[in-house]
Amino acid sequence: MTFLSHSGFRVAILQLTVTADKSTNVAIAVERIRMAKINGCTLAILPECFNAPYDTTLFRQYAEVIPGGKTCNALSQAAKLNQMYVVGGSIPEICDEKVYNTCTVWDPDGNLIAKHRKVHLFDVSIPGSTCFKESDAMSAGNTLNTFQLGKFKIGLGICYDIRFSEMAALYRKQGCDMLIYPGAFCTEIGPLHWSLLTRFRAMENQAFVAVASPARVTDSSYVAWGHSMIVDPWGKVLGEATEKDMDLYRDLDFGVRENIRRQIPTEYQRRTDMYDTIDMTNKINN
Ligand SMILES: O=C(O)CCC(=O)C(=O)O
Repeated sequence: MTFLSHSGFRVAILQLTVTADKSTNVAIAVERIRMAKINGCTLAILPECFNAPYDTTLFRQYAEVIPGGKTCNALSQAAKLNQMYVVGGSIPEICDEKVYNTCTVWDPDGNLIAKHRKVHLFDVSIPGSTCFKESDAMSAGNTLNTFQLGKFKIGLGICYDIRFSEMAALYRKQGCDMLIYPGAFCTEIGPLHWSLLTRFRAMENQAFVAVASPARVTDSSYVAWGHSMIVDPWGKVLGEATEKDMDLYRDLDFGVRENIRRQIPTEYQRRTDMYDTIDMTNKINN
């Protein structure tokens, strides 16, 4: 039975292994969604770039239209068949000759209810460590996006988006109860920043935060950190994967969020007269 009540639901974070074969990746995702259903989950979350290697030279080759591509069709069907919400990690999307890193969200009827194109592209240059220029192959999205799961509002970001607290703050202002970031941090930066950022976004916004990574494949061109996790509004880690191929199932009780917002009411204590620079007019698609 699926756990969805007034106070919460069970979430699955699917830390699957991404191969070079798109059909295999999609088939794995579909099977893991089925398993999540069997385990009573209402929402399944896939990792960033779950149907293709995370490689700037390959994004265009793997890209699909949204909706209508093979991956979207499979996710829509899986959501409907299992009567679940599915956050489809991200896939390379092609639109008007441009390629985007895009997350899709499917409801239990198989409808596309939200779409988020990564807003902040991962362009970094750390000598002796990580050099990556996502903007060589991808274009950035220009909207923030939320969806409704029952009475809960959920904000979407993708990987590098998690570094930008302003974006999460806009979601908080919109009343989001949870933030979801499919992501793929690397093994150099991941150990120091992944968990810290996830816990911080949860704590500062008093919201649940889920991050979903691919499993680590040591001989791939980009080696993902893994360690998918789910954190509660206190910043408490409810579950964390290792680097291996595995899934997390956790019950989320949103009463926890109501309590912390009452007990530490920072939302109403902000001195926006002094420092609010965020204008949210027309920035968010609901
Ligand atoms: O922010 C980071 O360190 C990693 C970001 C990343 O891997 C991505 O945006 O895909």
